[in-house]
Amino acid sequence: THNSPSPFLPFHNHFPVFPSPLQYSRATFFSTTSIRGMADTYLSAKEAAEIDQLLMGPLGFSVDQLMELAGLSVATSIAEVYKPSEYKRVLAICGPGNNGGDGLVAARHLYHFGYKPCICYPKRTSNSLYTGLVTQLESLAIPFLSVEDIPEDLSRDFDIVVDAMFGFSFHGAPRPPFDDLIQRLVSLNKYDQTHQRSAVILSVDIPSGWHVEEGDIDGTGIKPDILVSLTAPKLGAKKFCGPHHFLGGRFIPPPIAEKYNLNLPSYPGTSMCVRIGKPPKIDVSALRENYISPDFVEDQIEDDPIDQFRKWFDDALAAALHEPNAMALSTADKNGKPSSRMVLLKGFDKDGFVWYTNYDSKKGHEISENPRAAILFYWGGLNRQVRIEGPVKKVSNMESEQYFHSRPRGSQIGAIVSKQSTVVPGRHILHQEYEELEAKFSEGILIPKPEHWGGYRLEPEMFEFWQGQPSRLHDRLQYSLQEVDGRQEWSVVRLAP
Ligand SMILES: NC(=O)C1=CN([C@@H]2O[C@H](COP(=O)(O)OP(=O)(O)OC[C@H]3O[C@@H](n4cnc5c(N)ncnc54)[C@H](OP(=O)(O)O)[C@@H]3O)[C@@H](O)[C@H]2O)[C@H](O)CC1
Ligand SMILES: Cc1cc2nc3c(=O)[nH]c(=O)nc-3n(C[C@H](O)[C@H](O)[C@H](O)COP(=O)(O)O)c2cc1C
Ligand SMILES: Cc1ncc(COP(=O)(O)O)c(C=O)c1O
Ligand SMILES: [K+]
Repeated sequence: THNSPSPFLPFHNHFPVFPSPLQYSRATFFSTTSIRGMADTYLSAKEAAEIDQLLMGPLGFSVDQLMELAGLSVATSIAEVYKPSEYKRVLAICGPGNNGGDGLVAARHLYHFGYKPCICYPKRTSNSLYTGLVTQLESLAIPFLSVEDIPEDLSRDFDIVVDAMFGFSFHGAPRPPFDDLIQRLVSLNKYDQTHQRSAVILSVDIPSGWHVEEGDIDGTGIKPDILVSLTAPKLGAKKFCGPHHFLGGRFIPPPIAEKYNLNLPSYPGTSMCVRIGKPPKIDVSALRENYISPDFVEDQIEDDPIDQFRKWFDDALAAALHEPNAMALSTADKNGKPSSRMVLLKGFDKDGFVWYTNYDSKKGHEISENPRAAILFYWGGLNRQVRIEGPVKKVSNMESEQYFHSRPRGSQIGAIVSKQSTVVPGRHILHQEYEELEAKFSEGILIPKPEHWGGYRLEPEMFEFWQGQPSRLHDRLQYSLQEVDGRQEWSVVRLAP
């Protein structure tokens, strides 16, 4: 393997790593093996082929399995950068070997992700693995186009072109018809005269036509927008300077990583790909999403906003969103100066919305001076936001006691240690106190709830349910309390987006 100073910079890994009993379990999602500044690894063509042989020999894999995972990595990398709402039409150009197979598999996954793939597969293989992949694609009615069928200017018909012609076994100069296909990718200019967007190019493992180890030798080759390196980047990938470099092929067992000294970033969560290389240069002003959501209209909603909230909260749970109970809490001091922070919702019913905290914290002081608050949920994966406003009261001491003792012991001790929102001279002070208290409250001994720790309950006077819709014409249904015949009743209005 070849180590070079250019670092892997996976997005998710910029995290301080400290071994500690306080460490959140989630921290295990973040790599400890590859952080900023550590050397990374590039494979020669020979090493890449050797790893393939080891995986499919002594390590018990079949080529179908590896190809399936490689193709899935390619499809998920595309989905991370180019949403099907904007980049729907995909052309996968597949070569005669396994790189082409990865392209066929990726096209199938892309179909299921909501893209509209087409295939150009001019040199078919009679091997049953490949005929099976073709049959699977045909059963999805995915069109196969001949070289003659595809337009000279690929941008006319496609938003994304997957270059799955050649991988690490490419050698020499490309032979027909791939020479011509490669030239069509080369001539995809970023913008044509009408300033229409040009199709983006994704290369699987190695940009086809590039020397596997030397890269784009004379600078006249394909310039992909995304490169998905499989297993580990090949030496030629050092020459890649496009905006998006991903690693895929989440199947490398430790014996291979050790033998080849692979210094690879860990994949975040359940992801099949991880971004490597420099973070993309992004024009922040151009960052936006066009929301598409199901209808949210007056005759579908619940009369009681708590019931409506429960429905949406259940949807957020079902969608497996991360921390659906996390909410932004805004308070203000006696002069009206506002402040916000996240807290975790710990219960809701007709009496209100409950969270727990330190009563001596900044928020605690503000609530005592000005006992009103606003809470906000943003469920991005569902294009939804809920705003709730109203007066705030402390929950009963009994309720706080009960909740406090339901927490993990570490968090109970943490609540004693933390004089929340005061200045701490250094992290070590927190750890020192933590360790002392941990020794004092050995297993079985009740950890007393600090006086100043407990819950608040917001009693809603206003709810707004927001759902994103195309062209910024979102749904906003606002519930507020109105007096009807001496009784408080919820009434609903629609607000302009
Ligand atoms: N462990 C992994 O990372 C995995 C990677 N996978 C993918 O597999 C490719 C490597 O696949 P392989 O089948 O070894 O080779 P290629 O797809 O790169 O290409 C071989 C075919 O291409 C022909 N070839 C070679 N050079 C030329 C040329 N100049 N012009 C035209 N055709 C060419 C070659 O024919 P020959 O007659 O020259 O032998 C082959 O037909 C890797 O890059 C990954 O994408 C696996 O999917 C999973 C495991
Ligand atoms: C997702 C998330 C959940 C949080 N939940 C709580 C919580 O339930 N209670 C709490 O006191 N702080 C929680 N915090 C920390 C607060 O955001 C904040 O840092 C702390 O309460 C001090 O705020 P203050 O100085 O404005 O009082 C959470 C932070 C995050 C990011
Ligand atoms: C300081 C603080 N207190 C309380 C909580 C709520 O945690 P729990 O679910 O353990 O009550 C959090 C959550 O992040 C927190 O950071
Ligand atoms: K390729």
